[in-house]
Amino acid sequence: MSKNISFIDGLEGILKYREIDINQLVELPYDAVSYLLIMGELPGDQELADYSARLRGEREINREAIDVIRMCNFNIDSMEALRTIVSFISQFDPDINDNSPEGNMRKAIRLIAKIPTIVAAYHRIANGKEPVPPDPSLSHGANFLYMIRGSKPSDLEAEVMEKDFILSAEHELNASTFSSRVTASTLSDLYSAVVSGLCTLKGPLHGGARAEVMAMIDEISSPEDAEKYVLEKLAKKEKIMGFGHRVYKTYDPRGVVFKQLSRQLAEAKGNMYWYEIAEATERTVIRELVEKKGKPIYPNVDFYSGVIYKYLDIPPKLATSIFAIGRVSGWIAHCFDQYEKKKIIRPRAFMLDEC
Ligand SMILES: CC(=O)SCCNC(=O)CCNC(=O)[C@H](O)C(C)(C)COP(=O)(O)OP(=O)(O)OC[C@H]1O[C@@H](n2cnc3c(N)ncnc32)[C@H](O)[C@@H]1OP(=O)(O)O
Ligand SMILES: O=C([O-])CC(=O)C(=O)O
Repeated sequence: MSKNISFIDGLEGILKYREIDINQLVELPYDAVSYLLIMGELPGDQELADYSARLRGEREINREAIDVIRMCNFNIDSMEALRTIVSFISQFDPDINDNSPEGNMRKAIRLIAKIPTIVAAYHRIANGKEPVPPDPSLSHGANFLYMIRGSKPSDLEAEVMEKDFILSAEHELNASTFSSRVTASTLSDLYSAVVSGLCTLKGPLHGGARAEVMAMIDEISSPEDAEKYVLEKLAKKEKIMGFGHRVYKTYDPRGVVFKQLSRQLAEAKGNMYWYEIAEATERTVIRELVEKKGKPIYPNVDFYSGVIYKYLDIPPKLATSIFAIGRVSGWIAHCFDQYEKKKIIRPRAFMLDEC
């Protein structure tokens, strides 16, 4: 079963969740894709309505969580707060020690529903504002932007946010999913498994690259400077963030969709600047690494998504946490699969040589 949660063809640039191509899945609501990952098949209309209603009904976080957020250090990345608050709220979950499939499903719904609220509340409080309560009439993506801003996003912005969550949701045995699975394999609870995933996603070689991409776009500052920036980095043997992948040896199919979406947003906002910086960066990396050196280093999922966050007015400090909003459904799908196996993951040390 675990093999089927997603499928990657790294040479052809194909990604499927539960055998459905991501180019089809981006046309669905995030809730439907989350259901697909966790339950193994797409929901019917009634199943989707019920699943969405359950998620929307669990979006709020308790007063105690808001109080702890107020005590966080807002000068650092929001991931420090997110992993702390997810761990903190686990104590209030009545099913924390119920490892039955039903108890785990109730925890899954709460985790998927509450993580966006935690991130948005953190952002509001960090900026001296009061948290905005979730709006159950809005989709996962629209509601998140609404909680961040206090006003409803445009249809295009809401659609892009929803697609971002879908494209970030699952990627086979990536580092953070592996972490979550290892924790679940000990039959520890789902919150602990998700905290493991969060801690691993944070690193700049993994989900943390998105924030680095945003910083890089700012540092480059004009499309004309992109070439110089890339050449200098490569001369110093430094990596260009948002490029390269352990599995893809061609274009990452999510990067292709993100590029189109970032262009759409740029055009709608009448500001091509960041998009053009990104394109000039991509052109130089492809020329220097792919064409001249024959290295398969293409934009990955973090590159144009970072550009999109700039157009959505999202600060870099939030980028990895937003990745986690999407990825939590994938982590949970893998944890459920691991719980069914009832088998501890315990590789031998020599296997590290192959990583
Ligand atoms: C959601 C995600 O996790 S997607 C990945 C997000 N991470 C990033 O964007 C960070 C930048 N990219 C990287 O660090 C890597 O490409 C990884 C971690 C994603 C994949 O790592 P690996 O498969 O282990 O590749 P590795 O780091 O060994 O690189 C292989 C070669 O390509 C080069 N390379 C890989 N990525 C890059 C890059 N982004 N910029 C420049 N060169 C690169 C390496 O320098 C190395 O060259 P060498 O063989 O001459 O020494
Ligand atoms: O699969 C990986 O190694 C990295 C990852 O999470 C992704 O690309 O979404």
